[in-house]
Amino acid sequence: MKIIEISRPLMAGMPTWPGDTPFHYVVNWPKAESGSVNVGKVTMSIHTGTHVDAPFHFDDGGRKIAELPLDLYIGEARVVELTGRSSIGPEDFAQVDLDGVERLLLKTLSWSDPNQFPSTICHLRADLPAFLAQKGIRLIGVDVPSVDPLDSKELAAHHGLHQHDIHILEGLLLDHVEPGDYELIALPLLLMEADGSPVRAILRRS
Ligand SMILES: Nc1ccccc1C(=O)C[C@H](N)C(=O)O
Ligand SMILES: [Zn+2]
Ligand SMILES: [Zn+2]
Repeated sequence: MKIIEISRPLMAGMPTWPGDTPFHYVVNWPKAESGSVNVGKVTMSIHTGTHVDAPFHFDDGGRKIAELPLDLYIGEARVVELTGRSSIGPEDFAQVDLDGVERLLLKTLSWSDPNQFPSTICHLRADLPAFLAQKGIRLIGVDVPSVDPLDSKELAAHHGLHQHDIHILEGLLLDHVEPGDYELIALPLLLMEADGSPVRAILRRS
């Protein structure tokens, strides 16, 4: 079975949300000092690279990452390519078959330089969540750092998706992925208090 990597590499200098904690890894307790092992330490914002949002990220009363069902993040997923747009709404799915799809991954290609935080991205319009929910979708994945415009404070897409019980996976790397059906594995860490989690996201095709 072929494994396709769709995670962004976590490394020094990688783009992070403006003003947020940069990614940092250090061998904090080197073998020469500990006597037996190199021991690393990571500092990062949870919303770095490929990650899932918990509702608590944008809703003080929302569920935290450890409270979300894991089956969201493992199972059949459809990759749909919708490029050349500044936003995506129900109309954009006129030619797209979403029958039986629970996990939808959108390849927008709107984050062109992976080494820099984008200045604009393709976002989801406010009427999309109801449409996706009616199709039976429970997880939406995007290849950009947010489902909303980068300067949005209302976060209409985040809230709308949440109201319709659709969970959010952000920062995928889908440039090299052909549209179609795959098995997705993108498990969050069991971070008991957290507003989200980095994930190792892969696709498998049998
Ligand atoms: N880290 C931030 C700092 C300030 C303002 C927003 C963010 C975000 O992370 C929002 C984005 N939609 C996200 O969930 O990753
Ligand atoms: Zn996030
Ligand atoms: Zn988000």
